[in-house]
Amino acid sequence: MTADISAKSADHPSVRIRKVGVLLINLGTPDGTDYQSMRRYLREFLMDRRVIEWSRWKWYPILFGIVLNTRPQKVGRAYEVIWNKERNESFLRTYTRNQSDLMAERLKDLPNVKVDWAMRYGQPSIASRIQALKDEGCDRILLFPLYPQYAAATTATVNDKAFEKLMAMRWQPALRTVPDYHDDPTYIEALANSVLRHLSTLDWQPDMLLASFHGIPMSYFQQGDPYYRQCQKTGRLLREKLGLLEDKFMITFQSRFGPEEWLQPYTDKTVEKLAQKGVKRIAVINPGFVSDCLETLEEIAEQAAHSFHHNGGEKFTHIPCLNDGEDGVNVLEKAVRRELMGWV
Ligand SMILES: C=CC1=C(C)c2cc3[nH]c(cc4nc(cc5[nH]c(cc1n2)c(C)c5CCC(=O)O)C(CCC(=O)O)=C4C)c(C)c3C=C
Ligand SMILES: [Fe+2]
Ligand SMILES: [Fe+2]
Repeated sequence: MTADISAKSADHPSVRIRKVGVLLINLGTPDGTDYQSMRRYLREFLMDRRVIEWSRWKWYPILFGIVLNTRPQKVGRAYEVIWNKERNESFLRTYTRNQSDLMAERLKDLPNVKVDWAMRYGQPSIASRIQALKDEGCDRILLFPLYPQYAAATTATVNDKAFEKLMAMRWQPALRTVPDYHDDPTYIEALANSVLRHLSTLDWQPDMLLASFHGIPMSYFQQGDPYYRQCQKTGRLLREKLGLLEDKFMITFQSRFGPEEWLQPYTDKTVEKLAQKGVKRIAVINPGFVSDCLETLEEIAEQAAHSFHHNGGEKFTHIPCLNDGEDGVNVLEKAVRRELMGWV
């Protein structure tokens, strides 16, 4: 049998100039706050084995029987409060797209580098953007899971999804992944600056600064996930950079989900207890989130603030994430330039 070598196969595009793709990836977000959009998003999210590690036999009846029937309404209402009405999308999407546009601007000195963005859950999908970069002529792609601290539930699942796409390609691009940057001096300095800048806009100063990270189940930590220790180190470096004593600073964990024990101390319980103990003024920063999202705007800036006041606290302030600000983009740019070495 002779192969028809003139046949044009979809897997054999002629590569024009060798380009390099940079793909910024964040967690994801629903397309809308309605029941169907919320359900689609939560379904994809909560079916991920890196997120919920329980046996499928145990988890699916709960997921499909209870969670996906009740949570979409509840979470949809919470998203409505924090929705970016101007663009009809969540701020997580707005900020991620802006970060990508700003990164493209910053990398103008590297004309063969293409910058794009994707979401682990929802749209634009990782697979579709890898394909788009490949179609544009990128035979090398730098994958950047935007999480400062590594967790299997976030970083690893992004990488898995990208390699899953490659599994279906005959002619794969070369892939590199950006590692965590939990102790990067540029990142720590950006966080410290964001605290100082924010506090300088207030006519009061906090008695306590909480650094609240998204939690993970304790069992994931016990199985070797480095996330907890990386959060502790980020927190300590931030405290040192700010010159704060240990009694003015706490590291806490938020967004518990399900009945298991999660990393402690819990943010919600801590906020309550501080207020009850007579602490009157607190500030909360979310160093683990590159962009403000439901977990920061609703869970902290709304719910935690409410609970603090309800329990006797007087002043509460939420320090915004680095988002698409100059300092934040500096952090991302530094990581990208470092990891592109040898490719450009
Ligand atoms: C067992 C469940 C979950 C684990 C483990 C988990 C880890 C984890 N998540 C983030 C970052 C984000 N999570 C967000 C929302 C969110 N997280 C879970 C569950 C787990 N997360 C759920 C079910 C949801 C959806 C909202 C809800 O139903 O409560 C978000 C916000 C997304 C948005 O659109 O605003 C982020 C960001 C990290 C960093 C992490 C582990 C380190
Ligand atoms: Fe989460
Ligand atoms: Fe939450």
